[in-house]
Amino acid sequence: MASAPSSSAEIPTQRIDGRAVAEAVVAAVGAASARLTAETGIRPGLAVVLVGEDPASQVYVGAKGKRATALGFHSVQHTLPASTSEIELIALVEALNRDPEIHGILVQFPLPGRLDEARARVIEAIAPEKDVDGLHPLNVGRLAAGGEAMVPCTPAGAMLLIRRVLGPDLSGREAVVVGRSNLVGKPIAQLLLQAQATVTIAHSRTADLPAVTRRADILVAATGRPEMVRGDWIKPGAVVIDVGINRVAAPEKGPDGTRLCGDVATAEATGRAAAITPVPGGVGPMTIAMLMANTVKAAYRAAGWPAPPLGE
Ligand SMILES: Nc1nc2c(c(=O)[nH]1)N[C@@H](CN(C=O)c1ccc(C(=O)N[C@@H](CCC(=O)O)C(=O)O)cc1)CN2
Repeated sequence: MASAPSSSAEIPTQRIDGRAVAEAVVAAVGAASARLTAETGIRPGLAVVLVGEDPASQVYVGAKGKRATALGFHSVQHTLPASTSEIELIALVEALNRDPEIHGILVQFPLPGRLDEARARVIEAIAPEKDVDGLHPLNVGRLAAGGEAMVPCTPAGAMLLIRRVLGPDLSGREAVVVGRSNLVGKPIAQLLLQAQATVTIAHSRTADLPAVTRRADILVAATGRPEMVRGDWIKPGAVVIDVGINRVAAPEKGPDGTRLCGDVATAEATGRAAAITPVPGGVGPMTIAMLMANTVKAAYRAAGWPAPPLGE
């Protein structure tokens, strides 16, 4: 294992191209899907449920449907008003559980207002074998126990990017995950552990966070706080995975101008990290690619076939 440089000399920083890796995953998904359909007549089916009118969620859900359709999936979108009750949402999920043409169900987050408090009950209503978000407690438990689980899309995609840079065996590497969400922080910590890394989960209450992140050979930032991780929080030579997608004001683009940025101050990290995922174009595109991969895997299992390896 190459040891990280200890001096403060400029390090050439590789930008990890998430769009290119996502395209490779989608190509493998397309081939696996075509094989299943040719031999069994089964088309992978994905249902995405959007509640309310959050503009970013509308974009993401639209992109998921477009990808699924382009891959020849049976793709359905259910758009419900923000006033939808927990009972109505769970009734829809249960109907999708019973639908044999649907292999994957995803309820887009965040849910609006009070409904967000019902998030855990909504997730638990999804049949575990159709839970392509990997958030049902059965999948969470299987992932923690090292069994065959549906893995949440963003962490699964981020791990693929890490493997592209460092290979599959992270023995001897120290990984620090900043953020402890069920969607990203906790599952990526499990995946890093499975790959033999030594893992710390840090968060807003961690004492001296910069000192903790400076230990990381692999630093995953999933804080939801724009550019929170500064350049001097990064160990020289580290691989930095920026999971944040934040829209911030960009007055240089005019009075209403905005831009996307991650949870890492990329300009400061450049010349210090060995590799970093850009925002946009890093982890984000992997999220939708891995959703397609999870849907095909679910369809294979429903057909009684073993799930194919897709980019892993
Ligand atoms: N049920 C879920 N809800 C949400 C998830 C999820 O995995 N499951 N993740 C996020 C949103 N998300 C997918 O749902 C998502 C976020 C970002 C991207 C992406 O490709 N981002 C681009 C930039 C896009 C832009 O211009 O805004 C990038 O980073 O290059 C895809 C999917 C929250 N909700």
